[in-house]
Amino acid sequence: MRFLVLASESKRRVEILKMLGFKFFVIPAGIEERPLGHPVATARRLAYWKALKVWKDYKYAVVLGADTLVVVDNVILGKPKDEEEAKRMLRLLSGRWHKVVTGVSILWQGGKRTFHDVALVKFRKLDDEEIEEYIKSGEPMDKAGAYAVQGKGARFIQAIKGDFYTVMGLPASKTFTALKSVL
Ligand SMILES: Cc1cn([C@H]2C[C@H](O)[C@@H](COP(=O)(O)OP(=O)(O)OP(=O)(O)O)O2)c(=O)[nH]c1=O
Repeated sequence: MRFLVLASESKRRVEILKMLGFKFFVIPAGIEERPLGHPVATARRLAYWKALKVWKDYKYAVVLGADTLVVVDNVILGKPKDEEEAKRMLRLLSGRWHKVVTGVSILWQGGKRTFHDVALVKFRKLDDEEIEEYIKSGEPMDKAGAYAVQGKGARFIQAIKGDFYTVMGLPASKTFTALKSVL
């Protein structure tokens, strides 16, 4: 039985992986994130880099890295740098559908698997007052697209097509299947 390492500082990913019944260690990769062209390629590559950075120090482990980004009008929204950027992001998402892409990469001695999942999310129309109130809660600052579907951001969500957990940071069903075949 190989041991599993989650190369992520995201509490949401810890929660999802626990919920799926896995036992694991958490060792964040601390990778600097930046857009690398196409959203799917970016999410997959960042997930791979995160897993690789940690795997180099834990070569006997199975290491999982992931990256989540929000895409609207083909523009990638990562985590907002400040409150102004969070406001711009939420205004952009107001009243429309957007994509959430999560890339996942699993590395072990002798193999690797990288995959991604896309979910579609529809926001209701938001006014500036509620955007500001939400930003004041502090919740948007460490989330791609400046919202948390699993938190206070739920108040903005009209519909989701796809895996809810992909929006939260880790596609639950695809990750479960992939890890079961490796561990
Ligand atoms: C859209 C959305 C994102 N998020 C979170 C998931 C991710 O933690 C974060 C996107 O940033 P990521 O760069 O994917 O992850 P991270 O920096 O939190 O952790 P690490 O790089 O160490 O793995 O946004 C939510 O929690 N809810 C949401 O609805």
